[in-house]
Amino acid sequence: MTGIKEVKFTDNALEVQFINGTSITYEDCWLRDHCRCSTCYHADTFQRAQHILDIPESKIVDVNSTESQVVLTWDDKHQSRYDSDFLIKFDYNSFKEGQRLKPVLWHGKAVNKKIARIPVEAFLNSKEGTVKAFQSLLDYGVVLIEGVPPTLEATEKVCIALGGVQHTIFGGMWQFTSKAVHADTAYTNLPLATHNDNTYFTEAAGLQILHCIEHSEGTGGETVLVDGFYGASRLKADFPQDYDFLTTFELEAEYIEEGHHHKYSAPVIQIDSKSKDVKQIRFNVYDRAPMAFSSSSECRSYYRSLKHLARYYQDPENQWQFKLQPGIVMAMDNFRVLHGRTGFTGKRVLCGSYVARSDWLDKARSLRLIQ
Ligand SMILES: C[N+](C)(C)CCCC[C@H](N)C(=O)O
Ligand SMILES: O=C(O)CCC(=O)C(=O)O
Ligand SMILES: [Fe+2]
Repeated sequence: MTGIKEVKFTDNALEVQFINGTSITYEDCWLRDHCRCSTCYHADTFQRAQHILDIPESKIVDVNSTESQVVLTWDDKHQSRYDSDFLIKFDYNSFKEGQRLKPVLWHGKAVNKKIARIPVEAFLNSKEGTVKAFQSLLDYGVVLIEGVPPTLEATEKVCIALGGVQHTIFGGMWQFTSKAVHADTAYTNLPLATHNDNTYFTEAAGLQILHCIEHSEGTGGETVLVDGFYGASRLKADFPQDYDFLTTFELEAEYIEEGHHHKYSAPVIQIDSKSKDVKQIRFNVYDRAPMAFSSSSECRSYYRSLKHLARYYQDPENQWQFKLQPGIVMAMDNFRVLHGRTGFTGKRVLCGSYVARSDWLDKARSLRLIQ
């Protein structure tokens, strides 16, 4: 906690110098909007109490400050108090920095020793277990919950604790084999190259949770994971022009089956406009929709940049391949980590669900792992 050293007030702004050397200028419109008195703010609901059009356009007429707070008097006689701990939060650079997620990029099977593997009891019933699971999702985009009975019901408990089951055209909790109940290669025994799910939804699933509850009389069916952010970082370094293309060009994806036609266009690599950090990867070579291009150069860029990116995702050196066993529930960040599987024989049954990104980040934020 740092206190206030000095306060200067100009015509329409307040400059606060803090003891730790930070200096922040607050505009009067911001200060009036952030008044925390009971007329302006509902402290019990953490909501503003006034419509933006009802906040008076007022001027500061008097300033009083101590080390721990600033008291302002406005030209309509309203008084506002601000604690120094509140004010210091709005230093732009530290504010933005605090909001950045800090994924730890990985490539290859060594990540297998980094990610958390948490006994289901610890995950469901202890704060320490829950924190470890979400921290692993934030850092590596993968977590394994172990010792889960190989049933849909036991898997559902894990999905709920990870943020809640997200309903889509595939259902809420799903259980699937190689029998095609949906028009999609996931419901076959064919190999699937690493991809993100739901590139054709306006909002792709946040997490995908998979539990292989049975694989009898057969081989193959190994899971393949690759860090989409790592591939994007390599593309940026090796082929900056392709990186620029994939962060701006809106690629169309679609999903078609009887009674459904989902379609969405978005860049394959989505970046945060301020930090330039990668926010999301939407990479699925199968679900690309046929497209028309504005020029031959745009068409050629599409193929060149996608192939360059795909090479990192297909490189076995970058992938982690393993066999999911009954009892192990895998959750991965579908905005970041790509998943695939090798072809298989025999009876292979998977269950799991999606979790919306908003819902798992809500859990992580409530645990104070992110801001
Ligand atoms: C079986 N399960 C519901 C998990 C997935 C089905 C969705 C597969 C689709 N091709 C995609 O990549 O989004
Ligand atoms: O069969 C698997 O392991 C995963 C299939 C898949 O890509 C999916 O269900 O989204
Ligand atoms: Fe998938």
